[in-house]
Amino acid sequence: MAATDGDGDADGPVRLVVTGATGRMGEELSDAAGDREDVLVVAAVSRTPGSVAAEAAVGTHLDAALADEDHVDAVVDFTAPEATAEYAGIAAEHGIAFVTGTTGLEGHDADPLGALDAAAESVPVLHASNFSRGIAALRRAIREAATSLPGYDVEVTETHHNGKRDAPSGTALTLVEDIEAERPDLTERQHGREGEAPRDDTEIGVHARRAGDVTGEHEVLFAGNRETLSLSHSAGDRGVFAEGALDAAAALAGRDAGRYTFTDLL
Ligand SMILES: NC(=O)C1=CN([C@@H]2O[C@H](COP(=O)(O)OP(=O)(O)OC[C@H]3O[C@@H](n4cnc5c(N)ncnc54)[C@H](OP(=O)(O)O)[C@@H]3O)[C@@H](O)[C@H]2O)C=CC1
Ligand SMILES: O=C(O)C1=N[C@H](C(=O)O)C[C@H](O)C1
Repeated sequence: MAATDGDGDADGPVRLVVTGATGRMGEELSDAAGDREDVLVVAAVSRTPGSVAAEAAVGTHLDAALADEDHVDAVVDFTAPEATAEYAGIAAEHGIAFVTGTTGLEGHDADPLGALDAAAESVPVLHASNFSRGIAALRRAIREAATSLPGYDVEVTETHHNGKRDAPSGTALTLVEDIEAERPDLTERQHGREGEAPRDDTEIGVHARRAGDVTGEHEVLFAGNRETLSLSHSAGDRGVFAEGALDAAAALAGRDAGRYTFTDLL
């Protein structure tokens, strides 16, 4: 069923379908939505339903879930690149806004970035590699530092739990893009170092660590010859991502078709 112009006000809560519902983020989204008045998870989709922590319909197919519900305002997706590519197309076919936090989209065989662009021709689409407000602030600080410290070496390091599939993290790649936009002299991404590997002036170092249950940490180090500046963010739990994604979904529903960023809606 097509989306309403739901905005969480006069018509009641913004009605959401969550994909990847049995995943770490899917469960977090349902928990966070349960504590809010402005959003309601009406259906939870996962290819292996298991025990979904939502007072919602549970199914294995997004297409069927969208057809079954009276109305849906947005799909919120935290899955995997191939699933995101498929789900973006299904949301667009149903005329429903699509919010995704899935990372590892760049260069994937399923062309999820192309699928998001195609969906955005008919519905509002928002992809963010990180839905925490702290990372949004870090991005602003990093751009300022990158312009203020010309010629400084830059190294980006991220740490995540041992269940993460993609490396480096989507957030780390976003931070690298932000730095590259301010520092066109940094043309090489150096992913780790091994053996004889002297540093080149054109490098941004990018380092990924995987350990235990770390939710997500990002650090950007700017180093000159006599000083260093380190800017970092640590997520305490996945609730910060879930709250940001729900805020984004509530703000995106009812907007014109097109691509949106998290910062557009903050
Ligand atoms: N933007 C942000 O703020 C954040 C982004 N993320 C990103 O979100 C994504 C999910 O993270 P997380 O919840 O930790 O991952 P999990 O592995 O815990 O969950 C992934 C979910 O997606 C489902 N899934 C995986 N592959 C497919 C597929 N091919 N078709 C359908 N469903 C599929 C899984 O189902 P099944 O159980 O059957 O495998 C599971 O329900 C990652 O890309 C991660 O980097 C994570 C946190 C914050
Ligand atoms: O997989 C995760 O957990 C996270 N993924 C995102 C990323 O790749 O940047 C965001 C966050 O750091 C947690």
